[in-house]
Amino acid sequence: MTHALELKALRKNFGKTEIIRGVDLAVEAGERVAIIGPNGAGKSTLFNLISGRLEPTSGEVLLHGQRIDGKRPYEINRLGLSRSFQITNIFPKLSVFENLRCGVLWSLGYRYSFLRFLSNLDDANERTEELLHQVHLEKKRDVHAVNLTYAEQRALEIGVTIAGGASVILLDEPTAGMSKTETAHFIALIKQVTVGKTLLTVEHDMGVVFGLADKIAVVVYGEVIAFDKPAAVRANARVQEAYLGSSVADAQAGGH
Ligand SMILES: Nc1ncnc2c1ncn2[C@@H]1O[C@H](COP(=O)(O)OP(=O)(O)OP(=O)(O)O)[C@@H](O)[C@H]1O
Repeated sequence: MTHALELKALRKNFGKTEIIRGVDLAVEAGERVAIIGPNGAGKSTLFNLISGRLEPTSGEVLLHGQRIDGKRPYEINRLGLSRSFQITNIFPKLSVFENLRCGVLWSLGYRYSFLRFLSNLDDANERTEELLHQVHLEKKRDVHAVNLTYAEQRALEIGVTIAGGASVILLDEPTAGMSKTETAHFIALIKQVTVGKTLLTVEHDMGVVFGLADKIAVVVYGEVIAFDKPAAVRANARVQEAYLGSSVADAQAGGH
């Protein structure tokens, strides 16, 4: 079976320090996976290796069975993997609509010749309207991104991330900095917009992890020590011992 995303014996050294120490992970199409682990465990480095920001020292990254390690981030994006870069990928002085349309046009631009690209502008506008609706920003359509609330900016960022129709989405701490209510709405939004897609998040908030993830990958000291459904990860003695104990128990007790 071909997985949506697969990491094989992945390693990354910075100088003489081994940061990712042989990671194997196979994510099925349509799964939502949260990557958790203590500070400095290597979660961001893994994301950087998957999205092409960093090249692995050894090992493989496969997207729908195709090797992508060593490719440039934009090439990986074109192959169907899109990563949010938090608010930095939003143009502050463009409106919400224009921001979303940029994402759509960019994806059309590479798929079609220039003439075809022009003839597809109507399609792009239609797709942008659809995105506006998906991220619940219709009422903010003409507002400059800089004037949105923080939570709205994060919603816009998700819209831009999914604009190109990528099938694998990487989100880095999508609810960081949000209030509890905003977080709850945002988890619902992420679930809606990623239906049928494969989602990977790096996440610290256990409430978000248990609310969002079908599976959890626990990274400790550059290795995946558990990859399983939330209930199984909660019960995993190695995870409890290595890292999570109290956080998982708290999240469970709190009903998150
Ligand atoms: N470019 C780099 N050069 C050298 N060391 C690095 C580099 N990037 C990350 N590291 C080191 O690799 C280790 C893992 O960092 P990483 O940011 O991947 O961890 P993390 O699990 O995402 O942590 P956090 O939860 O705090 O964001 C850390 O010790 C960090 O200092």
